[in-house]
Amino acid sequence: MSDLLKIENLNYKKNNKAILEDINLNLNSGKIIGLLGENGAGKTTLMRLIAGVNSLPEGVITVDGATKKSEIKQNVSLSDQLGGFNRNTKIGDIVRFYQNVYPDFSESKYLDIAKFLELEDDKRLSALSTGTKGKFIIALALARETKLYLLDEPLSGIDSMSRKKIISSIIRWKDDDSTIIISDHYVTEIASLLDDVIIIKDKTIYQVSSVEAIQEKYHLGVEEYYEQVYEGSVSK
Ligand SMILES: Nc1ncnc2c1ncn2[C@@H]1O[C@H](COP(=O)(O)OP(=O)(O)OP(=O)(O)O)[C@@H](O)[C@H]1O
Repeated sequence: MSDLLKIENLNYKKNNKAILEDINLNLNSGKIIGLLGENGAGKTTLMRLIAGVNSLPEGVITVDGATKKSEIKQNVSLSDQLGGFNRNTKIGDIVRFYQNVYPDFSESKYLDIAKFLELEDDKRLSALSTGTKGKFIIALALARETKLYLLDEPLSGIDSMSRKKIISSIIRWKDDDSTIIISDHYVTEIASLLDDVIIIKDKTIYQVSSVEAIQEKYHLGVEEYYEQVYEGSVSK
């Protein structure tokens, strides 16, 4: 285990409104970490900042020793909602785009995941159901061979069968020394995956804890604990 992600004194505003304040974080490699917070808490914003998609006006983010946005971008795999692609694009063409843009994209890994998730190369984006699109997004993100994966709501709007398949693929294709940060409102479903959780509340990181420590200290599952944090009925 080594330091993989370090965030120091991050503050982020949008249209003069504070979105994230005084964010400090240190993560080791080799874990699956849940990023939890209510709607609008700033989870997507934080992921986009870590991945170098959004510019960072204040603070320092270091990923595996890199601090430059361009370097970080090449080393972090952020799940992409594919909004930048034309709806008529075939998924095989999007795979080729990923191969060209990301040197760490593994075609063989993609093909294995795509087979497991039953994705068909000649389908167009517009023809994909929400569940199939969700699976495709996960296959693209996991097919990169990198140390940090950021999966933003991978289960959102997806039926329970497809959610199970997506969760299985995360477990199956995670390398031992890579780290996955996963945000989702299906906390109970992802809870069994998680080593640690990061809870965002009131624009900042309220707590970083192992799931084990939460169970030992509060005798609660992750979802119950997280809900009680938001209700103000437990304290750290
Ligand atoms: N383009 C934007 N312009 C202004 N404010 C924005 C913009 N995008 C996000 N925000 C605000 O930033 C805050 C954090 O949003 P963000 O999407 O990061 O939260 P989230 O935790 O991912 O929420 P959700 O769980 O609903 O996806 C919210 O208050 C949102 O209204």
